[in-house]
Amino acid sequence: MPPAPQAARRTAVDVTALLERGRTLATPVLRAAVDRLAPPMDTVAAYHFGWIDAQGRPADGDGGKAVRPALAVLSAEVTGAAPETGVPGAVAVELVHNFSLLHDDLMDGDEQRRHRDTVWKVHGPAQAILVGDALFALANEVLLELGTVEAGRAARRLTRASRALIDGQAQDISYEHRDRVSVEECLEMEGNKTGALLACASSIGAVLGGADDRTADALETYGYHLGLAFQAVDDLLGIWGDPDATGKQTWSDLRQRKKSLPVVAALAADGPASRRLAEILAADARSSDFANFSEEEFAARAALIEEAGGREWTAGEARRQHTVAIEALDAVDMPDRVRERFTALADFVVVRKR
Ligand SMILES: CC(C)=CCC/C(C)=C/CC/C(C)=C/COP(=O)(O)OP(=O)(O)O
Repeated sequence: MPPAPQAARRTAVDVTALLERGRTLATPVLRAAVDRLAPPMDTVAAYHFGWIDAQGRPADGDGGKAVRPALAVLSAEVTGAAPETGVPGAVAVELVHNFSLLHDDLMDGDEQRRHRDTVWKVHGPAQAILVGDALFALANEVLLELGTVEAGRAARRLTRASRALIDGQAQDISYEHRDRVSVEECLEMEGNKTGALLACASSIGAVLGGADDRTADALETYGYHLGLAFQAVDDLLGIWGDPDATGKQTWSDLRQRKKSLPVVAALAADGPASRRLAEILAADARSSDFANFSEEEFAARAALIEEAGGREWTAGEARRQHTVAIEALDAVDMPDRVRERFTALADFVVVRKR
Protein backbone atom coordinates (compact mmCIF):
# COMPACT_ATOMS: atom_id res chain seq x y z
CA MET A 1 0.00 0.00 0.00
CA PRO A 2 1.28 3.50 -0.75
CA PRO A 3 1.86 5.57 2.38
CA ALA A 4 -0.90 7.97 3.47
CA PRO A 5 0.45 11.30 2.27
CA GLN A 6 -1.77 13.60 4.31
CA ALA A 7 0.67 14.17 7.15
CA ALA A 8 3.46 14.93 4.72
CA ARG A 9 1.56 17.71 2.94
CA ARG A 10 2.16 21.44 3.24
CA THR A 11 5.67 21.21 4.65
CA ALA A 12 7.54 24.32 3.55
CA VAL A 13 8.98 23.74 0.12
CA ASP A 14 10.90 26.42 -1.75
CA VAL A 15 9.04 26.34 -5.08
CA THR A 16 11.28 29.00 -6.59
CA ALA A 17 14.28 26.77 -5.91
CA LEU A 18 12.44 23.78 -7.36
CA LEU A 19 11.67 25.67 -10.58
CA GLU A 20 15.25 26.95 -10.68
CA ARG A 21 16.57 23.40 -10.28
CA GLY A 22 14.56 22.24 -13.32
CA ARG A 23 15.75 25.21 -15.35
CA THR A 24 19.40 24.87 -14.31
CA LEU A 25 19.51 21.17 -15.09
CA ALA A 26 17.68 21.47 -18.41
CA THR A 27 19.16 24.66 -19.89
CA PRO A 28 22.66 23.40 -20.91
CA VAL A 29 21.13 20.41 -22.71
CA LEU A 30 18.44 22.62 -24.25
CA ARG A 31 21.09 25.06 -25.50
CA ALA A 32 23.20 22.25 -26.95
CA ALA A 33 20.12 20.93 -28.77
CA VAL A 34 19.23 24.38 -30.14
CA ASP A 35 22.86 24.86 -31.27
CA ARG A 36 22.35 21.97 -33.68
CA LEU A 37 19.80 23.95 -35.69
CA ALA A 38 20.91 25.44 -39.01
CA PRO A 39 21.25 29.25 -39.16
CA PRO A 40 19.23 31.36 -38.79
CA MET A 41 16.97 28.98 -36.85
CA ASP A 42 19.54 28.61 -34.05
CA THR A 43 19.51 32.39 -33.54
CA VAL A 44 15.74 32.67 -33.81
CA ALA A 45 15.29 29.91 -31.22
CA ALA A 46 17.87 31.57 -28.95
CA TYR A 47 15.80 34.76 -29.17
CA HIS A 48 12.63 32.86 -28.30
CA PHE A 49 14.28 31.33 -25.22
CA GLY A 50 15.59 34.74 -24.12
CA TRP A 51 19.29 33.93 -24.53
CA ILE A 52 19.79 36.77 -27.01
CA ASP A 53 17.85 39.94 -27.78
CA ALA A 54 16.29 40.95 -31.11
CA GLN A 55 19.65 42.43 -32.20
CA GLY A 56 21.47 39.18 -31.47
CA ARG A 57 23.23 40.43 -28.32
CA PRO A 58 23.53 38.06 -25.32
CA ALA A 59 20.57 38.50 -22.99
CA ASP A 60 19.12 37.07 -19.83
CA GLY A 61 15.48 37.23 -20.89
CA ASP A 62 12.44 35.51 -19.45
CA GLY A 63 12.66 31.91 -20.68
CA GLY A 64 9.41 30.88 -19.04
CA LYS A 65 8.59 29.54 -15.61
CA ALA A 66 10.15 26.10 -16.23
CA VAL A 67 7.24 24.27 -14.60
CA ARG A 68 7.57 21.31 -16.96
CA PRO A 69 11.33 20.77 -16.45
CA ALA A 70 10.79 21.03 -12.67
CA LEU A 71 8.13 18.31 -12.85
CA ALA A 72 10.19 16.09 -15.13
CA VAL A 73 13.31 16.02 -12.96
CA LEU A 74 11.21 15.63 -9.83
CA SER A 75 9.42 12.63 -11.31
CA ALA A 76 12.76 10.87 -11.78
CA GLU A 77 13.12 10.95 -8.00
CA VAL A 78 9.94 8.89 -7.61
CA THR A 79 11.98 5.89 -8.73
CA GLY A 80 14.90 6.67 -6.42
CA ALA A 81 16.96 7.91 -9.38
CA ALA A 82 18.84 11.22 -9.34
CA PRO A 83 16.95 14.23 -10.75
CA GLU A 84 19.53 14.30 -13.58
CA THR A 85 17.98 11.10 -14.93
CA GLY A 86 14.95 13.14 -15.91
CA VAL A 87 16.89 15.81 -17.81
CA PRO A 88 16.44 14.44 -21.36
CA GLY A 89 12.71 14.18 -20.61
CA ALA A 90 12.66 17.71 -19.19
CA VAL A 91 14.36 19.04 -22.31
CA ALA A 92 12.14 17.07 -24.69
CA VAL A 93 8.95 18.29 -23.01
CA GLU A 94 10.22 21.87 -22.91
CA LEU A 95 11.02 21.67 -26.62
CA VAL A 96 7.50 20.48 -27.45
CA HIS A 97 6.03 23.17 -25.18
CA ASN A 98 8.03 25.88 -26.94
CA PHE A 99 7.18 24.54 -30.39
CA SER A 100 3.54 24.95 -29.40
CA LEU A 101 4.07 28.51 -28.12
CA LEU A 102 5.79 29.59 -31.35
CA HIS A 103 2.96 28.25 -33.49
CA ASP A 104 0.25 29.41 -31.10
CA ASP A 105 1.49 33.01 -31.12
CA LEU A 106 1.46 33.02 -34.89
CA MET A 107 -2.02 31.45 -35.13
CA ASP A 108 -3.45 33.88 -32.56
CA GLY A 109 -1.57 36.92 -33.90
CA ASP A 110 -0.20 37.53 -30.38
CA GLU A 111 2.52 40.16 -30.39
CA GLN A 112 3.93 39.75 -26.89
CA ARG A 113 5.21 36.75 -24.96
CA ARG A 114 7.55 36.62 -21.98
CA HIS A 115 7.78 40.44 -21.92
CA ARG A 116 9.07 40.78 -25.48
CA ASP A 117 7.88 40.72 -29.08
CA THR A 118 6.95 37.27 -30.34
CA VAL A 119 9.13 35.43 -32.83
CA TRP A 120 6.76 35.91 -35.77
CA LYS A 121 6.74 39.69 -35.07
CA VAL A 122 10.53 39.93 -34.99
CA HIS A 123 11.64 37.24 -37.45
CA GLY A 124 8.52 36.67 -39.54
CA PRO A 125 5.92 33.87 -39.81
CA ALA A 126 8.16 31.52 -41.82
CA GLN A 127 10.79 31.44 -39.07
CA ALA A 128 8.13 30.94 -36.39
CA ILE A 129 6.82 27.92 -38.29
CA LEU A 130 10.22 26.47 -39.11
CA VAL A 131 11.74 26.92 -35.66
CA GLY A 132 8.60 25.46 -34.09
CA ASP A 133 8.86 22.43 -36.38
CA ALA A 134 12.57 22.12 -35.63
CA LEU A 135 12.02 22.17 -31.85
CA PHE A 136 9.40 19.45 -32.24
CA ALA A 137 11.84 17.27 -34.18
CA LEU A 138 14.63 17.99 -31.69
CA ALA A 139 12.42 16.79 -28.83
CA ASN A 140 12.25 13.30 -30.29
CA GLU A 141 15.94 13.35 -31.20
CA VAL A 142 16.99 14.23 -27.64
CA LEU A 143 15.06 11.27 -26.28
CA LEU A 144 15.68 8.68 -28.97
CA GLU A 145 19.43 9.21 -29.16
CA LEU A 146 19.63 7.83 -25.62
CA GLY A 147 18.93 4.51 -27.30
CA THR A 148 17.46 2.85 -24.21
CA VAL A 149 14.20 0.96 -23.75
CA GLU A 150 13.13 3.60 -21.21
CA ALA A 151 13.78 6.40 -23.71
CA GLY A 152 11.62 4.60 -26.27
CA ARG A 153 8.79 4.39 -23.73
CA ALA A 154 9.24 8.06 -22.87
CA ALA A 155 9.19 9.03 -26.57
CA ARG A 156 5.94 7.10 -27.08
CA ARG A 157 4.31 8.97 -24.19
CA LEU A 158 5.62 12.31 -25.47
CA THR A 159 4.35 11.61 -28.99
CA ARG A 160 0.92 10.73 -27.62
CA ALA A 161 0.88 13.94 -25.54
CA SER A 162 1.98 15.99 -28.57
CA ARG A 163 -0.88 14.63 -30.64
CA ALA A 164 -3.34 15.52 -27.88
CA LEU A 165 -1.82 19.01 -27.70
CA ILE A 166 -2.38 19.48 -31.42
CA ASP A 167 -5.94 18.11 -31.15
CA GLY A 168 -6.57 20.58 -28.33
CA GLN A 169 -5.29 23.48 -30.39
CA ALA A 170 -7.53 22.47 -33.29
CA GLN A 171 -10.53 22.34 -30.93
CA ASP A 172 -9.60 25.70 -29.40
CA ILE A 173 -9.43 27.40 -32.79
CA SER A 174 -12.66 25.84 -34.02
CA TYR A 175 -14.44 27.05 -30.86
CA GLU A 176 -13.52 30.67 -31.66
CA HIS A 177 -16.03 30.48 -34.51
CA ARG A 178 -18.87 28.97 -32.47
CA ASP A 179 -21.44 30.93 -30.47
CA ARG A 180 -21.83 28.18 -27.89
CA VAL A 181 -19.34 25.75 -26.40
CA SER A 182 -20.27 23.62 -23.41
CA VAL A 183 -18.21 23.59 -20.23
CA GLU A 184 -17.51 19.89 -20.91
CA GLU A 185 -16.22 20.62 -24.41
CA CYS A 186 -14.03 23.39 -23.05
CA LEU A 187 -12.56 21.13 -20.34
CA GLU A 188 -11.88 18.40 -22.89
CA MET A 189 -10.11 20.90 -25.15
CA GLU A 190 -8.04 22.27 -22.25
CA GLY A 191 -7.17 18.77 -21.09
CA ASN A 192 -5.79 18.14 -24.55
CA LYS A 193 -3.95 21.39 -25.16
CA THR A 194 -2.47 21.76 -21.67
CA GLY A 195 -3.24 18.71 -19.53
CA ALA A 196 -1.62 16.14 -21.81
CA LEU A 197 1.84 17.75 -21.88
CA LEU A 198 1.85 18.47 -18.14
CA ALA A 199 0.84 14.83 -17.64
CA CYS A 200 3.82 13.78 -19.71
CA ALA A 201 6.14 16.19 -17.85
CA SER A 202 5.00 14.73 -14.53
CA SER A 203 5.86 11.17 -15.51
CA ILE A 204 8.66 11.32 -18.07
CA GLY A 205 11.50 11.42 -15.55
CA ALA A 206 10.00 8.44 -13.75
CA VAL A 207 9.77 6.54 -17.06
CA LEU A 208 13.43 7.31 -17.75
CA GLY A 209 14.21 6.09 -14.22
CA GLY A 210 12.55 2.75 -14.98
CA ALA A 211 9.09 3.24 -13.40
CA ASP A 212 6.44 0.72 -14.39
CA ASP A 213 3.41 1.77 -16.45
CA ARG A 214 1.07 1.82 -13.44
CA THR A 215 3.29 4.36 -11.66
CA ALA A 216 3.77 6.43 -14.81
CA ASP A 217 0.01 6.43 -15.48
CA ALA A 218 -0.75 7.59 -11.92
CA LEU A 219 1.78 10.41 -12.28
CA GLU A 220 0.17 11.30 -15.60
CA THR A 221 -3.20 11.54 -13.83
CA TYR A 222 -1.65 14.00 -11.37
CA GLY A 223 -0.16 16.02 -14.24
CA TYR A 224 -3.33 15.99 -16.32
CA HIS A 225 -5.41 17.52 -13.52
CA LEU A 226 -2.57 19.87 -12.66
CA GLY A 227 -2.73 20.93 -16.32
CA LEU A 228 -6.46 21.58 -16.06
CA ALA A 229 -5.85 23.72 -12.95
CA PHE A 230 -2.97 25.44 -14.76
CA GLN A 231 -5.12 26.24 -17.79
CA ALA A 232 -8.02 27.49 -15.66
CA VAL A 233 -5.60 29.95 -14.04
CA ASP A 234 -4.19 30.81 -17.47
CA ASP A 235 -7.72 31.61 -18.63
CA LEU A 236 -8.21 33.91 -15.64
CA LEU A 237 -4.88 35.62 -16.33
CA GLY A 238 -5.79 35.87 -20.03
CA ILE A 239 -8.65 38.22 -19.07
CA TRP A 240 -7.77 39.73 -15.70
CA GLY A 241 -4.00 39.21 -15.55
CA ASP A 242 -1.59 42.09 -15.12
CA PRO A 243 0.41 42.41 -18.39
CA ASP A 244 3.47 43.49 -16.37
CA ALA A 245 3.36 40.07 -14.68
CA THR A 246 2.13 37.84 -17.52
CA GLY A 247 4.34 39.41 -20.18
CA LYS A 248 1.43 39.29 -22.63
CA GLN A 249 -0.95 41.86 -24.13
CA THR A 250 -4.04 42.92 -22.22
CA TRP A 251 -7.29 41.14 -23.04
CA SER A 252 -5.41 38.74 -25.33
CA ASP A 253 -8.02 35.97 -25.03
CA LEU A 254 -10.95 38.35 -25.57
CA ARG A 255 -9.31 39.92 -28.60
CA GLN A 256 -9.01 36.42 -30.08
CA ARG A 257 -12.67 35.54 -29.26
CA LYS A 258 -11.38 32.58 -27.20
CA LYS A 259 -14.05 30.38 -25.66
CA SER A 260 -11.98 30.09 -22.51
CA LEU A 261 -13.45 28.72 -19.29
CA PRO A 262 -14.61 32.06 -17.80
CA VAL A 263 -16.46 32.90 -21.03
CA VAL A 264 -17.99 29.45 -21.42
CA ALA A 265 -19.01 29.27 -17.75
CA ALA A 266 -20.52 32.76 -17.92
CA LEU A 267 -22.52 31.85 -21.03
CA ALA A 268 -23.71 28.62 -19.38
CA ALA A 269 -25.03 30.51 -16.35
CA ASP A 270 -28.60 31.64 -16.07
CA GLY A 271 -29.39 35.31 -15.59
CA PRO A 272 -29.43 38.74 -17.17
CA ALA A 273 -25.63 39.20 -17.30
CA SER A 274 -25.20 35.88 -19.08
CA ARG A 275 -27.91 36.70 -21.63
CA ARG A 276 -26.49 40.17 -22.25
CA LEU A 277 -23.01 38.67 -22.70
CA ALA A 278 -24.37 36.17 -25.24
CA GLU A 279 -25.97 39.01 -27.24
CA ILE A 280 -22.80 41.11 -27.18
CA LEU A 281 -20.49 38.24 -28.17
CA ALA A 282 -22.84 37.26 -31.00
CA ALA A 283 -22.77 40.87 -32.27
CA ASP A 284 -18.95 40.91 -31.90
CA ALA A 285 -18.73 37.82 -34.07
CA ARG A 286 -20.52 39.68 -36.86
CA SER A 287 -18.58 42.92 -36.38
CA SER A 288 -16.03 43.92 -39.01
CA ASP A 289 -14.58 46.48 -36.59
CA PHE A 290 -13.73 44.03 -33.78
CA ALA A 291 -9.96 44.39 -34.24
CA ASN A 292 -10.25 48.11 -33.45
CA PHE A 293 -12.24 47.75 -30.24
CA SER A 294 -11.07 50.00 -27.42
CA GLU A 295 -9.71 48.95 -24.04
CA GLU A 296 -13.02 50.09 -22.53
CA GLU A 297 -15.02 47.79 -24.79
CA PHE A 298 -12.96 44.77 -23.74
CA ALA A 299 -13.16 45.87 -20.10
CA ALA A 300 -16.97 45.97 -20.43
CA ARG A 301 -17.00 42.37 -21.70
CA ALA A 302 -14.71 41.26 -18.86
CA ALA A 303 -17.04 42.91 -16.36
CA LEU A 304 -20.05 41.07 -17.79
CA ILE A 305 -18.21 37.73 -17.68
CA GLU A 306 -17.45 38.40 -14.03
CA GLU A 307 -21.02 39.50 -13.26
CA ALA A 308 -22.37 36.32 -14.85
CA GLY A 309 -20.14 34.28 -12.53
CA GLY A 310 -17.52 33.08 -15.04
CA ARG A 311 -14.56 34.33 -13.04
CA GLU A 312 -15.64 32.76 -9.77
CA TRP A 313 -16.58 29.46 -11.39
CA THR A 314 -13.20 29.20 -13.11
CA ALA A 315 -11.31 29.95 -9.90
CA GLY A 316 -13.35 27.19 -8.23
CA GLU A 317 -12.56 24.80 -11.07
CA ALA A 318 -8.83 25.50 -10.65
CA ARG A 319 -9.16 24.55 -6.97
CA ARG A 320 -11.17 21.40 -7.79
CA GLN A 321 -8.61 20.20 -10.34
CA HIS A 322 -5.77 20.99 -7.90
CA THR A 323 -7.44 18.73 -5.32
CA VAL A 324 -7.91 15.88 -7.82
CA ALA A 325 -4.25 16.24 -8.89
CA ILE A 326 -2.96 15.91 -5.34
CA GLU A 327 -5.28 12.97 -4.61
CA ALA A 328 -3.84 11.14 -7.64
CA LEU A 329 -0.47 11.09 -5.89
CA ASP A 330 -1.96 8.72 -3.29
CA ALA A 331 -1.69 5.89 -5.83
CA VAL A 332 2.09 6.26 -6.06
CA ASP A 333 4.67 5.06 -3.58
CA MET A 334 7.33 7.77 -3.29
CA PRO A 335 9.50 9.42 -0.65
CA ASP A 336 7.65 12.03 1.44
CA ARG A 337 10.15 14.66 0.28
CA VAL A 338 9.18 14.05 -3.35
CA ARG A 339 5.44 14.01 -2.57
CA GLU A 340 5.75 17.34 -0.75
CA ARG A 341 7.41 18.83 -3.80
CA PHE A 342 4.71 17.62 -6.21
CA THR A 343 2.15 19.11 -3.82
CA ALA A 344 4.01 22.40 -3.58
CA LEU A 345 4.20 22.66 -7.38
CA ALA A 346 0.44 22.10 -7.56
CA ASP A 347 -0.08 24.82 -4.94
CA PHE A 348 2.10 27.18 -6.98
CA VAL A 349 0.09 26.54 -10.15
CA VAL A 350 -3.16 27.80 -8.62
CA VAL A 351 -1.75 30.93 -6.99
CA ARG A 352 0.60 32.05 -9.76
CA LYS A 353 0.22 35.53 -11.26
CA ARG A 354 2.28 34.86 -14.41
C1 LIG B 1 -0.09 22.82 -31.58
C2 LIG B 1 -0.23 24.08 -30.84
C3 LIG B 1 0.10 25.32 -31.54
C4 LIG B 1 -0.64 24.02 -29.56
C5 LIG B 1 -0.75 25.19 -28.66
C6 LIG B 1 -1.17 24.72 -27.33
C7 LIG B 1 -1.04 25.79 -26.28
C8 LIG B 1 -0.38 27.08 -26.58
C9 LIG B 1 -1.52 25.54 -25.08
C10 LIG B 1 -1.40 26.48 -23.94
C11 LIG B 1 -0.50 25.90 -22.92
C12 LIG B 1 -0.06 26.93 -21.93
C13 LIG B 1 -0.88 27.13 -20.72
C14 LIG B 1 1.03 27.63 -22.16
C15 LIG B 1 1.67 28.55 -21.21
O1 LIG B 1 2.56 27.77 -20.45
P1 LIG B 1 3.52 28.42 -19.38
O2 LIG B 1 2.78 29.45 -18.62
O3 LIG B 1 4.16 27.33 -18.62
O4 LIG B 1 4.58 29.14 -20.31
P2 LIG B 1 6.07 29.59 -19.93
O5 LIG B 1 6.96 28.48 -20.39
O6 LIG B 1 6.28 30.84 -20.72
O7 LIG B 1 6.13 29.82 -18.45
